[in-house]
This record gives sequence, C-alpha cells and structure tokens, in this order.
Amino acid sequence: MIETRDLTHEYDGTRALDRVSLSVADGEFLVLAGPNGSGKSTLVRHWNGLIEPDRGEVLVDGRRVDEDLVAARTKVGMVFQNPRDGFVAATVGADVAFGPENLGLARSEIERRVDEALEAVGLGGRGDDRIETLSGGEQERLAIAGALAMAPAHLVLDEPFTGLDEPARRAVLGRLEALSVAGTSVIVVTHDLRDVRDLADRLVVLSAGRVVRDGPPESVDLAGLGVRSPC
Ligand SMILES: Nc1ncnc2c1ncn2[C@@H]1O[C@H](COP(=O)(O)OP(=O)(O)OP(=O)(O)O)[C@@H](O)[C@H]1O
Repeated sequence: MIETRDLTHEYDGTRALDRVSLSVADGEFLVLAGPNGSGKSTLVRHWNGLIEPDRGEVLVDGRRVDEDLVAARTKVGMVFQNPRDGFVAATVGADVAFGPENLGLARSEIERRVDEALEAVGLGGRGDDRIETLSGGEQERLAIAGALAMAPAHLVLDEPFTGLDEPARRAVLGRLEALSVAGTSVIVVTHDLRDVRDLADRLVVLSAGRVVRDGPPESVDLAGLGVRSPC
C-alpha cells in the first residue's frame, strides 16, 4: 500500500500540494487526473523519494520513504513523460535488462522478463535495435517495458499514452489491467480519461494541489475540473 498523509510541498513559495492524504491499496487501478499544474507529478514523485515532503509523510508498504529510499524505489516503479534522458544502455534489450540485472536475478529470469516486457509493449524481437533509432512513441514504449521488467509492487505511469498509437495503447492497457488483477497497484496520471476510465477502480482528481474528487470513475462528476472525459 502507498500512504500519503497530510502531504504539503512548495516550490519557492508556490504551494504545489496542500495537505494531501491519499492511500492506494495493493491491486488498485487508480487514475490520478487534474488540469495542468494541479500537482499530479509532484504527488507521485514523492512515492519513490524523488521529491521530499515539506510537511506530512509518505509510506510504502508500511515504511517511510525517507527511511528506506532503496526499498521505495524497488517497490514503486515509475514511467515519466519524455523518457529520452532515462535510458542507460545503447540497445533496447540491454536497457530493459539493466534494472533486473541490478536486482541480482538469474540470467534466465532476466531474459524472461526482458522478452515478456518487450512483447507487452509491442517491441518483441527488437532487443538488438539501437535506442537512438527508435521513434518517440517507441521510446515511450521502451520506458514502459523497463518499468514492467522490474515487476514492482506499485507501478506509476505519468501521462504514458501521449505518443502511443492505438495498437500500442491497447497492448499496454491490457498489460496494466492484468497486472492490477494480479495484485500490482497501477496508478496512471493523466488529464485525459478516454483511455483509462473504464479500466480504473478509482478516480482521484487534484485541483490546485488538493484532492477534490475521489471515487469510482462512473460516479465522479468532472464538470468544471479541466479534465477531458470520454463522453
Ligand atoms: N521544479 C519546479 N520548480 C518550481 N515549480 C514547480 C516545479 N515543478 C512543478 N512546479 C509547480 O508546481 C505546481 C504543480 O506542478 P505539477 O508538475 O506537479 O503538476 P501536474 O498536475 O503534474 O501538471 P501537468 O499536467 O502539466 O504535468 C505547478 O504550479 C508547477 O508550476
């Protein structure tokens, strides 16, 4: 479980999060929505310690993130927009293998995870391709594969679908749904609900650094919140 308690964060006097309390249960498929600048990225970056709270606390599986950063980063996988800067290897397969290698897994398990993750994002058989030869959308898919291969307990994707074509979207969404059913918490950050509203168990909307809606997607009223809904 990810627990955020009374979390406040300011950047140079701008309050990006204002006393946010939010828990995400294991296996929950949660969509975090809200207009630009509402604090979505700031919130999720606290969950693996990329940003520290000014006030309040964040716990992952019962442990404070600031007390065990390595555990938090192993348990919470994150995929960001514009992944270009995040690649660590020259080729597709080596990049996806990097994380599992650092977990000290057996070679056969690493290869299994890499193949499965690449397959899940429609990059099966592309392991030897050089990353600089991939298109922008393919690089986004590669970043998702890298997170999938880590098999984190909690998976956060910040605007993951912007550059993905329809088959890739469907493939990734199917994989996320299966992971959630199998017990992984899946958190998708977006301001466009078209892809994910049907899959989500829960929709949380931020506005000006506060949680303003929280409930089953079909019952949340989005009027006036700057969020694009499917209908
Ligand atoms: N590094 C930073 N330095 C200063 N202000 C920042 C920084 N990052 C975010 N902010 C500000 O904090 C607020 C929340 O930003 P955040 O990126 O968390 O919102 P968001 O909901 O993820 O937005 P978007 O949908 O545009 O990605 C905004 O007012 C933003 O300008």
